[in-house]
Parts: sequence; C-alpha cells; structure tokens
Amino acid sequence: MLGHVTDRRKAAPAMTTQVAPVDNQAFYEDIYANGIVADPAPHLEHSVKIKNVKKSFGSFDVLTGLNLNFVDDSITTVLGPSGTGKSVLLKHIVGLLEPDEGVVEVFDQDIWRISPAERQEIRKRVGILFQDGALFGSMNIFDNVAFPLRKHTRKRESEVRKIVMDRLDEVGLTRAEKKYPGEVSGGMKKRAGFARALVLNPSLVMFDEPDSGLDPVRTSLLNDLILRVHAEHGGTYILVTHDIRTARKVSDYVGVVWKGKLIHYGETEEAFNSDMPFVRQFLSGDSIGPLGMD
Ligand SMILES: Nc1ncnc2c1ncn2[C@@H]1O[C@H](COP(=O)(O)OP(=O)(O)OP(=O)(O)O)[C@@H](O)[C@H]1O
Repeated sequence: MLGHVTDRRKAAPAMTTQVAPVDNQAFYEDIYANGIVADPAPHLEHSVKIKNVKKSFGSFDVLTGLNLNFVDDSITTVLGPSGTGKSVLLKHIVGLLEPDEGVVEVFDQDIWRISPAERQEIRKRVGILFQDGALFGSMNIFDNVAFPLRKHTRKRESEVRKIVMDRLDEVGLTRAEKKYPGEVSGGMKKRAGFARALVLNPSLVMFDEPDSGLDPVRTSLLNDLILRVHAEHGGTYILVTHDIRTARKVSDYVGVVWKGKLIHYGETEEAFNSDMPFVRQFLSGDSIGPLGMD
C-alpha cells in the first residue's frame, strides 16, 4: 500500500507555497504569522479537509485559521510544539468540538451542517487510538475490543468473537484476551487500543501520541505494527506525536502546526530537509531558533 501511495505521489508535482529564498527572514515571519495553504498531493482524494478553522477557549485562541487536508490512503503526521492545538484538531475531526469559524469536512461532508445522527454515522467510520489506549478498566481485553461491535452492529456473538480474535491476533494479543487493562503493560494497552480502533474497519484512523510512555524499542515495534496494518488494510491515518523518529518512520506526509496554523506541509523527507528555521529547529530538537519556552 505504501509503495502504491508513493507511486501515485510521483504522478504529479506537489503544490506548495514555500518557495522563498532561504535567507528571506521576512518571508518566514509572514508564514509564522499567517500560516500557509498547501497540499502535498492536490491531485489525490482527501478524506478530511480542514478549511480556515478557528477555535478559542475564552480569550485563548487555539486554532487560528488552520488549513489542512489529509490525503486518502496515506499516513500523515501532525507535528508541533506542546499546546499548539494538535489534540484540539483531532477532536474537531471526530466531531467532539465545533469550530467557531471555518469548515471541517470528513468524507466530503461538512460535519456541522449535517444532523447528529448523520454525524454519528460518520463517526462509526473513524477509529481512534488515544494516548493511554482509553480502555475500560472493568472489562477484559476481549470485551474492550468487542465493545464497538456490540454497540454499533447487530452481529451474532460468534461473529464478534471471530472478528475480535482476528484483530487480537494481528496485534499479537490473543493470549491476553482475558486479562484486564490493569494487568498488562503500556505497550499491550496501546496494541489493545489499536485493535479496538480497527474493529469496525474504519476508513480513517487517528492516533493521539501513540508512542507516549513507551520505550524506544516498544515505540519502534508499534510503528512497525502501524505500517503493517496500514499496508494490509489501507485507510487514511492521522498521527499526532512528539516523537520525530516515529514521524520519519511511518509518515507519507508531515504537517507542522505552530500557534494554531499550518506552517509547513509536504512529503516526509521534504520536512526533514526543510530550510524553514522553525521546522529545522523543531525536527532537530535544537534550543536555538524561533521556538522558545513561551
Ligand atoms: N476544552 C478545553 N477548554 C479549554 N482549553 C482547552 C480545551 N481543550 C484544549 N484546551 C487548550 O488548548 C490548548 C491546545 O491544546 P492541545 O491539547 O490541542 O495541544 P497539543 O498541541 O495537542 O499539545 P500537546 O502536544 O502538549 O499534547 C492548550 O492550551 C489546552 O489547555
């Protein structure tokens, strides 16, 4: 699947607004202040379109005119400093937050111009892996993964069992089916959360810091799993992470958000070769650059 995506990406040139001379500081200041409208693959379909979205909490402006389209059947990572609105963005896509301004389109529907019932139908096509797996502590791993099937479908229990065991097999957890979340490691909780996120065959899967709390080896194994499952089933994956290695390893595209706006968007290696001072600083973890402690 990834090879397939890569081939399609080569079919047309990427469109980007970032074509300034490297030393043009005013150009970058303008991008930091106003954001960009860019799309690394305008010739492909997009399952999610974020159009000039603004969101404030009281006097605190979090999303300040965010434009970001997510390319179908590929893995896009959203990077950015803490508190810049990445999780708020995911909540908008899943319909948990309504924008103050702008449009959130999922599967070509403006999700705030449709009925709650229609929104719920879209929601069923979206899987989410939360930071801690968000498992129910009172249910064993099997019942946690079975939960969306029992809630949203009328499948017989024998069918539920087959689907859940297939998913648990895929993430290497068949022997843990009877264990409770409190009895398994952080990595196993993530894998169980991933199995649950996939159980309704979602077209769109969102990962909110899938690597948080995992050691580097477990992170690497989880990344392999994400790539393997994506290669097998396809779908549009959106990842939010602070882990630069994860971003580099799994992503087809990288978007960088700062102060609620998109400031870079392109294929993964393009981000890692960017001349933009902020992007270079952020991806190298350097203390010198436009990003300070404020
Ligand atoms: N429901 C809410 N009410 C008030 N403020 C909120 C709410 N949700 C988020 N915020 C604020 O919005 C800002 C952005 O939060 P968000 O969680 O999206 O950041 P983030 O980029 O995901 O950060 P991190 O990388 O640290 O997880 C934060 O300052 C947060 O406190």
